[in-house]
Amino acid sequence: MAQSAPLILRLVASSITAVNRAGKIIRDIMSQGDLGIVEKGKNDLQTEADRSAQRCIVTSLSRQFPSVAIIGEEGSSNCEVPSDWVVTDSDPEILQLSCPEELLNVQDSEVVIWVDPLDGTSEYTQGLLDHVTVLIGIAVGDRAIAGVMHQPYYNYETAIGDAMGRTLWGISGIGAGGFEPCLPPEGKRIVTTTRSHSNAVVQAALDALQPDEVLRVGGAGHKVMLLMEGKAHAYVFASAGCKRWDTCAPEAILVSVGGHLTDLHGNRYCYNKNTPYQNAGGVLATAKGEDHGWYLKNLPDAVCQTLI
Ligand SMILES: Nc1ncnc2c1ncn2[C@@H]1O[C@H](COP(=O)(O)O)[C@@H](O)[C@H]1OP(=O)(O)O
Ligand SMILES: [Mg+2]
Ligand SMILES: [Mg+2]
Ligand SMILES: [Mg+2]
Repeated sequence: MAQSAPLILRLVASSITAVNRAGKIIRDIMSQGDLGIVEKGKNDLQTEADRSAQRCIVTSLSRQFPSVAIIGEEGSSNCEVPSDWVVTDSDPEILQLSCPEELLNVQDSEVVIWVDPLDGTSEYTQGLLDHVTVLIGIAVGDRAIAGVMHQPYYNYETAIGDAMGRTLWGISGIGAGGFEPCLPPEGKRIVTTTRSHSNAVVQAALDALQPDEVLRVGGAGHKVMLLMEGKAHAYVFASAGCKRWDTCAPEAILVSVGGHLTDLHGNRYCYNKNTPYQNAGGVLATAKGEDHGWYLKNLPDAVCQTLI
């Protein structure tokens, strides 16, 4: 690894190889057929793929960045990690990028890495495989500064073997890669939301926005991807169900292409290591060019009051 590259670029470059390895683990476990499902809570599943992908990512990154804080959805485990799950190489193109002045001197102690090893677990267990993403968000201080999002089943109908999947990245002040950002259609309002965690409040928020179309799909990563690829204008989730690892990477990538992600009161989430994990104010994300304030203004007070 080029030790001379700035820390933020080394973190993104190593996260790209880690998510790619984790994506292969997720596909292998699905094709072996034993998902090892555990119920963590109400409507909240964990599979062997969640556990294994987290061990792959956390071990790979902590070997390379032993002084950087890493917070993963699936907690810590003392199990031994197979040696071929540990990847310590880096994406060479990221290391060549020119780093903005304000990110040149970021120190290990300022960084938190938020890991969602498998976002869209409910959909994974139901075979809706293109909803699944692997998320690594990199925060500096309070802010989500960089993100890597891997979609292990991208192109799964046509791709052969390891050619399956794709990896998107974004870095504040640099931009994004791995996909072609696209604006959603004008003169329409397409809103994306949960398909597996809905309730009356989630629905009331949607109704108030009078969308032309609602896309109910799984995963926070997948929904933010729809905004960046011009398939939806807004992602609205009036629930405290998402956690910081669900939004850190998607927020960083979305912001790097001109979009916004806040809670339903319009506040950005903090991502430092002492912050609560729960996104208690819900999630409102909008595509580049959308008036984020319009959505905030039109969400009913009664809905927002249910969220801190
Ligand atoms: N009530 C909940 N309990 C646990 N996780 C939730 C809940 N609501 C949302 N999430 C997490 O946020 C993601 C986005 O929500 P949704 O898919 O419902 O739109 C989910 O895939 C899940 O992440 P994960 O799959 O990583 O556990
Ligand atoms: Mg989960
Ligand atoms: Mg998640
Ligand atoms: Mg998860």
